[in-house]
Amino acid sequence: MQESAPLKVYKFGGASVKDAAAIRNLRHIVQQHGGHGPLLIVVSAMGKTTNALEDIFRRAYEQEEYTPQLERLEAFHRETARELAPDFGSTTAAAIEQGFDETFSALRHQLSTVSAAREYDEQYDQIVSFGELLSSRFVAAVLNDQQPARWADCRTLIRTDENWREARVDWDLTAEKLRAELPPLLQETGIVVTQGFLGGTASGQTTTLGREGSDYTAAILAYCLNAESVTIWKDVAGLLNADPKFFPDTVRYPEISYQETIEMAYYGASVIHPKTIKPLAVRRIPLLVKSFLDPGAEGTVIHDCRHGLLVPAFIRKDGQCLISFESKDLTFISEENLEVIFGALAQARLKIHLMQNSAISFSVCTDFSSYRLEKLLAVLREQFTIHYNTGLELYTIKNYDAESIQRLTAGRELLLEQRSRQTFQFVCRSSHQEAAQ
Ligand SMILES: Nc1ncnc2c1ncn2[C@@H]1O[C@H](COP(=O)(O)OP(=O)(O)O)[C@@H](O)[C@H]1O
Ligand SMILES: N[C@@H](CC(=O)OP(=O)(O)O)C(=O)O
Repeated sequence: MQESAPLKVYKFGGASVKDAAAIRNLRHIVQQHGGHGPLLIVVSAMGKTTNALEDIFRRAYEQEEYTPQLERLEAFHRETARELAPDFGSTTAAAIEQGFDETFSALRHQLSTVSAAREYDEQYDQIVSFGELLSSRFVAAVLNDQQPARWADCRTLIRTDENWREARVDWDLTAEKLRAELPPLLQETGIVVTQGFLGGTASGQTTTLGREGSDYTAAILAYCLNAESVTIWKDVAGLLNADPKFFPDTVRYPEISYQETIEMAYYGASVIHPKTIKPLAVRRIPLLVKSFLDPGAEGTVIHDCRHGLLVPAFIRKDGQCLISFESKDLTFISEENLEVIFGALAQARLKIHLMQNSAISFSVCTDFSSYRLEKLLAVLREQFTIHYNTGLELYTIKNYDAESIQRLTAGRELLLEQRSRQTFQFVCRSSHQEAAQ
């Protein structure tokens, strides 16, 4: 391998490492499509491990029993390794077992230190990060069985601030560390496996970059190391005009611009983490979305390109909450009121997805989190009368036309709607749940 050979970054998400068959398939993709140049592999936690760790952490924090949940998670990892064991030599099987022994022991210790007296979000990061530590060591050992592959600890490479659960990257320090430490590793082995989703602070604490943030990790690494391309391996044929889990008859975009993609991700197309695109666009690094179920298929190329008007894209965000603020003395909602409301939303870390104001009322649509909503109410309750509805969905149609609006709104009660030249959005009750206060 030449030192100057262009670097490729591959990102494998939870679905692509969800069980033994998926991990075998990952190994096949790396062998068949990884090429001969250096390859940096970013791995997410296996399957729904992050959700399981969130639950275990919440239980630990609330001093509830979490042992059965932890045992299930450990059994799932070890069982997957056992299913793969016939593929390996005994050294690899032992390396995987040792990896699980060490990491589960560290997780148990970390859980024993959880305390309701300390900040929730900071402790969350220390626990929930274990999913990627487990999967990345596992995948590195599996790959290393066939061809040399090294494991790298992203917590020491991606430097962030202490904005727990949504840490902000220190780009200069991160680039400095990555450029110093990764090329020698890649030169030694050709393949390096690291964790998505994780970073680390100056004092050595673990941070996370936001749920589903492993795509973003791939972009950070590619940006700092000037990679040739990033490929994210998904369970879909590429970037589609809607989530096939909720919409029939989806259309794949063979190519699409960074700008269109950034907007789709911003509105909630969960196939790509919204922060992924900017670093790649700045360096003009193409992002390939490919199917791990059909790795030879074309997929989607996201790059600097021009295209005509695209077919309407449908984006659905569930778990939404509509919060309305009214001034208590029937005065108009003023800039001063808005400043207070925005400040409190930022403090509670509730992101606004849609907002609308009328004379005496101001409404925002945000993700629902009872913990964050409580924080918001505590600050604003005195000054405003606040109503909120939970169990809502936010729909966005990009590049809408009359037919696409009709198709999506038919039979739904719209609680709020808004349209701009290219985008139509509305909030409605979810078909599953309903609540109002
Ligand atoms: N516009 C879209 N195009 C393709 N997939 C989408 C789109 N919007 C949402 N999805 C969903 O994104 C999923 C893949 O993303 P994700 O679950 O985050 O993958 P992973 O966690 O494995 O990286 C698909 O299974 C699909 O249901
Ligand atoms: N495991 C983390 C990070 C991530 O990006 O996962 P995935 O690539 O499976 O969406 C999460 O579930 O949030």
